[in-house]
Amino acid sequence: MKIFFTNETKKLDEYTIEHEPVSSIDLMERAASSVTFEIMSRWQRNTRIVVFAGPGNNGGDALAVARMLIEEGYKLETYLFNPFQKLSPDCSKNKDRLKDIEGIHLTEVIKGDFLPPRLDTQTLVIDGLFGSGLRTSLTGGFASVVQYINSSKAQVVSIDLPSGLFGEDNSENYSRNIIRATLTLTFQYPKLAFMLPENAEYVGEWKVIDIDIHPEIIEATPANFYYLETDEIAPLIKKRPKFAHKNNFGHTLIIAGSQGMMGAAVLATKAALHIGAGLVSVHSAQCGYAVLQSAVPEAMFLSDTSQTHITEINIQKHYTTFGIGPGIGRNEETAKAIEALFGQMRHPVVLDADAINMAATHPNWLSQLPANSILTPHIREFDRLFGQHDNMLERLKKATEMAKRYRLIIILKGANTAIVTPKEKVYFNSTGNPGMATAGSGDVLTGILSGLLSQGYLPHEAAVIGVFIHGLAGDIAAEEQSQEYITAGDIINHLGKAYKHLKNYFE
Ligand SMILES: NC(=O)C1=CN([C@@H]2O[C@H](COP(=O)(O)OP(=O)(O)OC[C@H]3O[C@@H](n4cnc5c(N)ncnc54)[C@H](OP(=O)(O)O)[C@@H]3O)[C@@H](O)[C@H]2O)[C@@H](O)CC1
Ligand SMILES: [K+]
Repeated sequence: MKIFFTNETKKLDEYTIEHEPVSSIDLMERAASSVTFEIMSRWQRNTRIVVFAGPGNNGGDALAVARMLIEEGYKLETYLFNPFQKLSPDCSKNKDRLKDIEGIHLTEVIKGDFLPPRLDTQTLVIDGLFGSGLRTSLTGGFASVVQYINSSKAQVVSIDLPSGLFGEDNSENYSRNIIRATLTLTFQYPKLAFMLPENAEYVGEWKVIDIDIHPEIIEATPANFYYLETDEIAPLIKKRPKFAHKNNFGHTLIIAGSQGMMGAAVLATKAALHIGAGLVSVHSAQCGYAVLQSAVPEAMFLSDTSQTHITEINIQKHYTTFGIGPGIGRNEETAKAIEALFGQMRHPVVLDADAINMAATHPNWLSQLPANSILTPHIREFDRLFGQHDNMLERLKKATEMAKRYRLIIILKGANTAIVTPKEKVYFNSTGNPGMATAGSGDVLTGILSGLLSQGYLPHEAAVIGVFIHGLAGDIAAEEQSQEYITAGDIINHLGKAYKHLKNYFE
């Protein structure tokens, strides 16, 4: 799903109005009825509802929702804020339509004469003050209203966006003057701001409401940001040919583990096998021999000359790809061993964990990796590599710049893991849950990505499929057990079900 910028909303809107065709007031009616439906499915008729509407079309939506809820038998109070005595035409029309119905409590606030209604835990606030047309951070009376709502214990449903929140960059915005929503019902596409952890406190839970924006304009409008969902990932999964041989699915070399960290090597190796690599070998310190051979008998073990850590990697045969980093530690000898490998890397590789930390202290590494290699830093590793950043938006900007400069795919791990490609596209993942913030989860991802590359998936495909299926396996595991219970091993154990889910999706 494309993530458009809010300044493109009008264009999408106008094209739909002209080419569907539909009148703008009817498009608003459609949007409002979907919002009403969603509210009715979650809150009962005896809920006390207070609607806050602004002067633009976001306010128009809110007034239309108010009318529809009253018609459905809900009781509500509505406040329309019109300090400049200027309403958008559709907002004005919806004010008239609302005035005409029975049982209406509509207060139009024009001057500073606003007597705030009681808002308690039993109250549902519908926030339609501002949406995609917000020009500047809220100030004055509007900021006071937002602060009043935020200081209450009421639940808040925001229409399109929490009022006061910009769709994209909020780094200069005033935290106090942004609505903190329980639920945000957003039109047609999620906003970039929703993907960023720094905005989670405003957005709350969010859901996209489809208002049938014309498919031609969605197709024709380019986007740099995407939200990955099953219908985009499922078609990428290849069908295995009937006469396939294990060599068709490549040979992955996992370079992982050191004394006390052999679990990381086990997890990455297992994941590479379970995601479908034809052959998997693992190079590790001698102390890993017994552990790996018994934990993953399907893999071949290549022993280092050192007992405790990796010091030299002799490549004797052709490997389709390398997965480098889980549990290798930061020994300089290990760094040298990896450096010596660069000349032998023919295809994209995966770099994770301590291999990323080493890249931070060996700045020439990035330019030596094969084009389209995949880096999988979490936030701290990313900052070690590319410098401190204040927020996720800054990180994404830097990741985009670096992915382009070094021709790498950067997977920035977090709640909505972002996959950043050299072509400056950013894909946000929709699967995964907080239960996956657990030891070894990243090692599993490294194994998955290496195993996908090994099977001949293009690097950007491997990246999006890998991140998505890793999260999906974690979601299925959490569903069956619970988030707290999940370990990295459970993610591996649910990869099969995750595959099945994707393969059966179109059946
Ligand atoms: N295409 C779609 O998907 C559809 C979109 N729809 C809905 O339309 C919404 C967008 O509507 P919108 O463009 O009228 O903008 P909105 O957010 O209501 O604000 C504009 C008003 O606020 C004012 N204003 C701005 N900043 C301010 C500030 N800091 N402090 C004070 N005032 C400020 C601004 O004043 P002006 O700039 O005119 O002086 C104007 O009066 C969108 O979010 C969605 O809910 C649906 O109906 C269905 C189809
Ligand atoms: K809003």
